[in-house]
Amino acid sequence: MSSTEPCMDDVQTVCQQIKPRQTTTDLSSATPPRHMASPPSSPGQPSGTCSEDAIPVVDLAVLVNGDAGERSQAVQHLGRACQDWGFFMVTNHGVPEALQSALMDACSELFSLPPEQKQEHMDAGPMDPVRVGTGFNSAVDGARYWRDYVKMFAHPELHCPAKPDSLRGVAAEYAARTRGLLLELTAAISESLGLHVGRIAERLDLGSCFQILVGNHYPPCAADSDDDDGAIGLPAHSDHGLLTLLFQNGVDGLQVKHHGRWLLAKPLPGSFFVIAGDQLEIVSNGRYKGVLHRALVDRAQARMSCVSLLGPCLDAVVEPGPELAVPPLGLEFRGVKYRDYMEHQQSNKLNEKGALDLVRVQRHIHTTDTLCSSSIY
Ligand SMILES: O=C(O)CCC(=O)C(=O)O
Ligand SMILES: [Fe+2]
Repeated sequence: MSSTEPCMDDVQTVCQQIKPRQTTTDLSSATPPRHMASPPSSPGQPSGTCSEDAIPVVDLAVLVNGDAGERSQAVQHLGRACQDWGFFMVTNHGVPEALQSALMDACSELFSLPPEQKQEHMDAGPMDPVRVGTGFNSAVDGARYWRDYVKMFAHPELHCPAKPDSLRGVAAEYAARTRGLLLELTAAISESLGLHVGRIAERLDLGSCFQILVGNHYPPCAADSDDDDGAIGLPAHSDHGLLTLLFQNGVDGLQVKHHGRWLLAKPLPGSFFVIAGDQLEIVSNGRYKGVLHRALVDRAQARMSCVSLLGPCLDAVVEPGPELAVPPLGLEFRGVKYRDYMEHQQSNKLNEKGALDLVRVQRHIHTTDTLCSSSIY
């Protein structure tokens, strides 16, 4: 980021500059429908239910330790959650709450450091292993979004800002714990597709998986805007990876698009949100969708979220398994190297599912716009 580009300390200033909204569709004052999770399952019952208006809940303890019958029901439930929502909560996941708090505290401390202590990472590009910035990609979107972030590549190798001192140890442990959890979910998702438990891991070379940790900070913003995106922390997008795990600081703001409506996600205590990403949509041949989601900014309180995203090996060419082809349509996506996909999505303005559309097989429409011709297989 050059010195003329916005930095995190400009966020409040930019927020104060937003003009009053003229329209009646005032995003920041609109109250989206609130959606609670379905009630947690009682012992011995399959994990959660999946009704029209309740975010599905997946009990990891049943997936990992349940007997064959319980596990099989939990796998089916997980499959329906991926198919109907692309979004669910996971409970009994075993990641200590103290570790989650320690990560959030370390990220919070980083955001409060004086700019000179973060400068080195504020010049970073989308494929640099540590990146600190404002908005989504200030090179293409300026400081339009009320978000500060820190992104750290966590696997195959952990990269981390030197300050605060506590960050490296906490990030290493959090990355390892959440990677294990995400790999368990991936195995169960593989089964839910009728594939061998290790099939997705094998296709995406998850032994060398990519993982990134992201800390998001959304300063409060009470101002309205005449731009629909004005009071948004992150605009509508799907994630570039396979699965994203997210927890927040008790301030709501994450919305998911479900059956054409934006729903505010309210977590069950102690749960994580899990967001299906574009690579899951590709590898499942479109059976499971990378869900559109966005982050709203609270008018009075700072919101924070911590993300752990699991992706394929950066050098894996991701394409749908041939066993998931549905005649006569066949495969819905062309193969794409994950590194190229991620670089494309991170280097451009966030445009809903625009990156995925570039690798979708066009059946009737011809387009000359491709992700990067050399990366399509
Ligand atoms: O902060 C949130 O709730 C959403 C964050 C998010 O979607 C992301 O980091 O990709
Ligand atoms: Fe996201």
